[in-house]
Amino acid sequence: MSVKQDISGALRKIQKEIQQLPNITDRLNFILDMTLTLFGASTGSISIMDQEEKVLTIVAAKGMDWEKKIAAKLPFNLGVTGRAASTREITYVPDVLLDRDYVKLIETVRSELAIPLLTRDSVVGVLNLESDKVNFFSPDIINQATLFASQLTIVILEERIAKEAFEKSKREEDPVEEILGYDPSILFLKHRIRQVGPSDISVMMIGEEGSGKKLVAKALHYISQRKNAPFHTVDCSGLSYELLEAELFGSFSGKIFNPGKLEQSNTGSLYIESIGDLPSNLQNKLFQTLSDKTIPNPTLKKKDEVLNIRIFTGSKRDLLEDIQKETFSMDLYYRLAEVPLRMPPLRERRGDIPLLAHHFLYQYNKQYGRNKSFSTEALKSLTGMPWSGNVRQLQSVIQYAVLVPQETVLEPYSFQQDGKREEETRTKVSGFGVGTEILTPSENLSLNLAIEKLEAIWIKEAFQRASTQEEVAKLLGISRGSLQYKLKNNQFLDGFSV
Ligand SMILES: Nc1ncnc2c1ncn2[C@@H]1O[C@H](COP(=O)(O)OP(=O)(O)OP(=O)(O)O)[C@@H](O)[C@H]1O
Repeated sequence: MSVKQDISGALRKIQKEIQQLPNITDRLNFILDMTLTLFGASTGSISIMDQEEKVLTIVAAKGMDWEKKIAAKLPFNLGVTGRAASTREITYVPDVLLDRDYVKLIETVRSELAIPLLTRDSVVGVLNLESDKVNFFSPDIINQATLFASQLTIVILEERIAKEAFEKSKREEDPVEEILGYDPSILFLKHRIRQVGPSDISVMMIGEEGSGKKLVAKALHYISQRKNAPFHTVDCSGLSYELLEAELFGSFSGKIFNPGKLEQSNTGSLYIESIGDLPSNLQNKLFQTLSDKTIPNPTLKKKDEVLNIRIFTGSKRDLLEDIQKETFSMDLYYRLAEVPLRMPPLRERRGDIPLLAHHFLYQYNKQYGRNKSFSTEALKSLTGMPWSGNVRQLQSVIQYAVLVPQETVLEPYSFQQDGKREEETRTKVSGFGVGTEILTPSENLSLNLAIEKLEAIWIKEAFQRASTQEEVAKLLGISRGSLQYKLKNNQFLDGFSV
């Protein structure tokens, strides 16, 4: 039997069978299964277009480890799927390894076909077919698949499948899907969050500044039973002993007791940032409070004192070293890190940068009423930057580029926060405005020295633009504690007063 005959047979079967399937997820999976079998594809997906937000939501997928969670979002013009949607044209990538725009979702995929599901004046979604073989889709299969897709669009529209799938994905907004990225390290992280999220286990996130530790803590809280109870945060960096003690355990003003964050988070979760900066005495006090399960509030009656709290913590460094140096309590560590989670730095998952950049672009365009976009060069330059401040730094660079420069199509120089233009930046690297002073190696070739120098220039510049340490830290994409550390220890900031 030819594929042509199979197509009409498959479409008839789809139309008939989906009537029997009351559940939208089953209907979509049935359609996808039939389609993959028909064209011999090993994996694939169906995405539906959100006209308002200009993102594609994957509503059915086969072959991804995260296929249970299908509401992943792709920006309208990102990757092969996005290209098919934004150009309204069939996009075929015979060898994904040779395609620079390719967003890798499945390790085994070698060739991919994306067919837009079109009406006369809109894009309903995209059908993706993938194969684990290079150049799998012949011109004949592509023609047949295109014909099939046009018929499928009609079925999807008639059966209100697109609308229902879209509404379902909206209803099911999932805190874990706020964590964007398709790098295997992020997919693994999300998998772990889904595994441990619903339990009461304590989780310690270890990763550089701005790498998403707090975002993960929130996801863990919001997929747990505690989601309707409070979620609070305490940052141990840059707070004096007394303030930190009051913040965590509460304090008296006169005769009135102000509950601390531990009590405020009772029945919910508390995220403690920079836990490695917690002074020793407070480490012991925290361990005791958590072991005793007593609310630290002397004004409470005995029976009301039970502390029912889940703790998440964040640390930039691995505290096992601090335990060895005896600056961090081993008991507390094992109480807080029942599950340790490592956050990958952005530079180790560069493939995710276009996705994140588009996400922030969309967000800030909406917030500031702009309609900016990236040139190909701009995206390329973003992908190549060092990102020592990780996702937070990327976010603030895009916020600046949306808000400040005039150009609607952002170019590499648009990310320069010193207002200088392209001609002036040719001698500089990565659109980051690095002065030639740094780029020209002096006699001393120490990389650490060069980095320290660069940090000093950046910090001084940030203090020109913002007045408080908090704002400066935000501009630099680092925490306040980290800024204070650099101010104290960077030799090129000696004598620099803020
Ligand atoms: N994978 C991601 N997807 C989307 N947004 C992200 C991701 N990772 C981080 N962000 C965003 O980047 C910003 C910084 O993240 P977050 O505050 O969670 O980092 P952090 O590791 O806790 O930082 P720090 O240690 O400096 O306090 C936030 O706005 C967060 O929403």
